[in-house]
Amino acid sequence: MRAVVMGAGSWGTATAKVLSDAGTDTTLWCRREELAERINASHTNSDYLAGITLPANLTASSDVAEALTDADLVVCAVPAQSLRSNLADWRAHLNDDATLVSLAKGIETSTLMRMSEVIAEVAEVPDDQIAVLTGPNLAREVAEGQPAATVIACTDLGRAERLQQTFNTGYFRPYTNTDVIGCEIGGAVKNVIALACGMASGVGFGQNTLATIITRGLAETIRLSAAVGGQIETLAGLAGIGDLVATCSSPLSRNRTFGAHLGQGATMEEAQAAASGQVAEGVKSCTSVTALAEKYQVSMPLTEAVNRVCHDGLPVADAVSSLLGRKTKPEFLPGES
Ligand SMILES: NC(=O)c1ccc[n+]([C@@H]2O[C@H](COP(=O)([O-])OP(=O)(O)OC[C@H]3O[C@@H](n4cnc5c(N)ncnc54)[C@H](O)[C@@H]3O)[C@@H](O)[C@H]2O)c1
Ligand SMILES: O=P(O)(O)OC[C@H](O)CO
Repeated sequence: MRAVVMGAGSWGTATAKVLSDAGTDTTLWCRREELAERINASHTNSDYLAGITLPANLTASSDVAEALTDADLVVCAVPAQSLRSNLADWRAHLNDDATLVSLAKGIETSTLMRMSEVIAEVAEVPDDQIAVLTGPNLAREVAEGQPAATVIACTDLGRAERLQQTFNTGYFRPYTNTDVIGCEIGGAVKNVIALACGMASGVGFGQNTLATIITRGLAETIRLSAAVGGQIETLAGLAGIGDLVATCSSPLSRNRTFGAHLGQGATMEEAQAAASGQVAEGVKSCTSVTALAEKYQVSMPLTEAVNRVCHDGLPVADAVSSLLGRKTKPEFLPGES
């Protein structure tokens, strides 16, 4: 088994470390040759995970053909909105039998497609060769070897089980799932809800508000996932509530931090500048998730409010008033969460 992780940002680097620690021969592909050389020389990726020592057997490369040739496992670790163009560049070098694993938590804005759908279309591989890895996995904590669990979802359970062994280490524990849709919707929507939690904490609201946003955010996630074809139980697991709790609570989350800047009164440009080039997927996915909800006629008021703050200039205070000013309703409606 030879694995390649395509993308050397925070999570790509941490995932390559997990694979190496699990005993898998792994290459980390970097866009910049200079970064690949630095990683090989210093065994650190100081641009994204400063202070973390990478395994000596983990090698970096900026050569797409060299990285992908003979790779049995291709882990896609670039942001959701650039996955399509990257895959188009990589396609010619992909091994026909390779398993493709998606790490990105987002919905493509131009097509409203999930990442596994983008991979199937662009790489022209069947669904059962595509898996999704998702869960409460803040990159720095995983890279430090702190205990965490994850979900590996694939419509082919046998493939998911083989991947489970490939990623399993003493600190990183994968569970399998065959509900790819539920896992992907969970991963994409939690970033939007984390933006809302960040906004609330930036304004100065406390734990009651955060718990309310997380819980009602989960209700939105379940409604959308069910409409698209996912299973409700998935959202009661690591890919749903697990990831929501981690991302909405942690100062390490880029989405929560981005939202906190907005809640403190920063402009979108200022919040973007503070992110230092690291991706907060929810900023773009709030638009695609809102559109997906409209397409499936699902009510997602928190998501819609985040989208209006990020892209229509709605002040955070007005978003709060409009959410609280909605008509009251039962917590659970028949056929709805
Ligand atoms: N960081 C985390 O804790 C974490 C955990 C789980 C999942 N994820 C998800 O993983 C995905 C990648 O996140 P990350 O944390 O590694 O992001 P990052 O911002 O740390 O790094 C992104 C990587 O993609 C590359 N990149 C950026 N724009 C690109 C483009 N247009 N074309 C090609 N490459 C490009 C960058 O050079 C970098 O290597 C995201 O969807 C994120 O939601 C992140
Ligand atoms: O830093 P964020 O907000 O992109 O979140 C990171 C991970 O997705 C947490 O599981």
